[in-house]
Amino acid sequence: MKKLINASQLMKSYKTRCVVDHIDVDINEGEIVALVGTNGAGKTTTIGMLLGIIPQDSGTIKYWTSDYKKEIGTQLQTTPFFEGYSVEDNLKLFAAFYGVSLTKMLIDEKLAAFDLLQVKKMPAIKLSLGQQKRLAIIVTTLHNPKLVILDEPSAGLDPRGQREIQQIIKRLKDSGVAVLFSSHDMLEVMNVADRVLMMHHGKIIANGSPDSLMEHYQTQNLEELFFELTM
Ligand SMILES: Nc1ncnc2c1ncn2[C@@H]1O[C@H](COP(=O)(O)OP(=O)(O)OP(=O)(O)O)[C@@H](O)[C@H]1O
Repeated sequence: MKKLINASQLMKSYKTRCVVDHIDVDINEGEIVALVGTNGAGKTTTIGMLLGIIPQDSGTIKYWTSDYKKEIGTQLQTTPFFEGYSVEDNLKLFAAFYGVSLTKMLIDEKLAAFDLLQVKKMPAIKLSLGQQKRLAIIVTTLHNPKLVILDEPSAGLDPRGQREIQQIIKRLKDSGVAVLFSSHDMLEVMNVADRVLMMHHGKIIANGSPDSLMEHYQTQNLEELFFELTM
């Protein structure tokens, strides 16, 4: 399998506190990887380093392409939509930012696929949280990236909103896009992820498919595994 990201011995400290402690992270083409862990485990910092936003103190990150910043789609915990602009106009502005031309038809197609066509003319910042999260994911995919990185994409959503995000992640995979997402919801991770990276105190404490991890640690589900490994 082709590796999109191959990060080795990544380390980050703030002052004297090591928050990411010499971790290895691989992302393969077309796979869905869930980054899970306790609050403060270092997930967002890890994502920031993989995106080139946070410089690592040591370690190396190899990407499949030299132009990786253009080829990765990102949705961080909050997406800053342009205030006063409609959903449609926000998409046009982000597309212009990415250098992508969006026809009216394509905008409608994308909005329809994410169940947002009916709010096309609404100011983006007035959308419900679930709608904003879906719009944010459209933004991440405007430039047809090979890898999408989502930081807690379903946080704060009701079960239906969560399920919609899970379906979107699966659809991205079906279209050949690899996804790295962080989550605190172990059921969601079970439903969606091909592989789980579990972090605790800056270290990766488990790495494998949900089934292989549950078998290895003899647990019934991922939540049980999480409690066992993060005690
Ligand atoms: N800029 C910063 N300066 C100092 N400490 C920081 C900074 N950014 C993060 N940290 C600390 O690094 C640790 C890891 O933070 P990080 O946000 O990566 O964790 P996380 O796993 O994403 O947590 P959560 O699940 O709560 O979002 C935390 O203790 C946090 O307080």
